[in-house]
Amino acid sequence: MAHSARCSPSGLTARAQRCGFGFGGGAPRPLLRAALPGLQRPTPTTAASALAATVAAPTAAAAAAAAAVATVAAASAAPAAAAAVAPPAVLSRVLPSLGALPPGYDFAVAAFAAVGAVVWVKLFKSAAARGLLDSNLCRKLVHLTAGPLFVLAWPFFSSLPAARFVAAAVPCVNAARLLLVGSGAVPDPALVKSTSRSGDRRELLGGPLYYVAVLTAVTLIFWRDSPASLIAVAMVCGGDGLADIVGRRWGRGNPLPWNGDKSWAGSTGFWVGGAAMAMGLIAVFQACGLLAQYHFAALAPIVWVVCLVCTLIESLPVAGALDDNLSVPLAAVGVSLLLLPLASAASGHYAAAAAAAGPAPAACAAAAGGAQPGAPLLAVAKAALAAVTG
Ligand SMILES: C/C(=C\COP(=O)(O)O)CCC[C@H](C)CCC[C@H](C)CCCC(C)C
Ligand SMILES: Nc1ccn([C@@H]2O[C@H](COP(=O)(O)OP(=O)(O)O)[C@@H](O)[C@H]2O)c(=O)n1
Repeated sequence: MAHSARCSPSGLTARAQRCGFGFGGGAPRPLLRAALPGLQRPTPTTAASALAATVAAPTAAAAAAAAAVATVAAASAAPAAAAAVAPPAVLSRVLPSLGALPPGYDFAVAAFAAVGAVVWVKLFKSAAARGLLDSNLCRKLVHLTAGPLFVLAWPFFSSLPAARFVAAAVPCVNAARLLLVGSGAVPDPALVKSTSRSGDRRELLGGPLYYVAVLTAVTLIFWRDSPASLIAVAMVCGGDGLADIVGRRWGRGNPLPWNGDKSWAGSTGFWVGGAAMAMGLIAVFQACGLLAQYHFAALAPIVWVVCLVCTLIESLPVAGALDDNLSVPLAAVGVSLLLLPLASAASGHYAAAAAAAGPAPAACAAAAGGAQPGAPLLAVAKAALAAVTG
């Protein structure tokens, strides 16, 4: 009984809900008040002003974007005031006694991420400006790390429906910076040096702007409800980022037959880097109680297939027609949406197999994929066959 409750889909959902990702929540627990006696419930608008002030400091561009955050604050004020917010799973695990969260909580998390983004890019800016790192390597390291770091902040946001809009303000602030610096309205030579190939500020309006636009779109559309967001971010950041780093270093002498500018080494870097980052992000999210409706072993083969398609797309000689910061995430989302129903079906299969396997908790994990070699592929193949034959 206890075993099937842990392994069945409903058991997983219940676990996720216990972890704080079920919607709704209880009244603030006395323990929270006891732990934080001076805690004032900030209104969303004051929290937004705090975010605006923090974000506005580094550049004038951020001020404009912070105004957008204030608008989100006003829009989310009503639901935030009405609902007690369950703490995010990641905090519930560390602080099991934590009760409902104050309404301004999401703005504080977004402010933290926005400041983190400025500091992170600044680190690479100064490394490039001092000549400590080659500016192309700096650009690719920013490319490789900014997206996954942003996504790793998602589990810290609350379960409120408005949380995704508050989170999306972080890449929006960066989009505003890129627009202002790229158009020449605000001079920032160090940002240009760390994010462009040639040192031409107008480049910021291409690849880097698409990059933050993709982060904004996946936050708003998929958020942490679908692995599609994590897979798309991993392809753009881990895949494309590593293809460049690996390809430039080890790609001479092994060009792709259909594109002499790219190499087998770079494309292998894309495939392995993208898939490894996607699976790493999914594993972290699942450890936080998110995406609990999917079994990890059912997602893994899908990640490799999506990554293979994206590797092929990235390798095509169409650079002038469509920037790979757009073509790659579009392909990742499209193929993920096609294949994720198979992962759902295979996850159900794992849960049923685990429920039938017996009460020992260890058997739960074993039956769920660890014990039988090839079980994940078999489950996905069965689900694909069932989908095709109806
Ligand atoms: C250099 C970048 C893209 C270039 O693409 P490509 O032309 O080489 O294909 C990426 C630019 C990133 C941007 C300036 C900063 C993005 C920050 C992100 C939205 C948030 C990070 C938050 C975290 C907590 C550090
Ligand atoms: N599949 C790939 C991708 C990139 N690369 C190497 O990385 C360099 C930059 O790749 P890219 O033009 O796709 O760069 P971005 O547009 O992603 O910034 C190429 O000139 C190749 O040297 C590779 O060898 N193989």
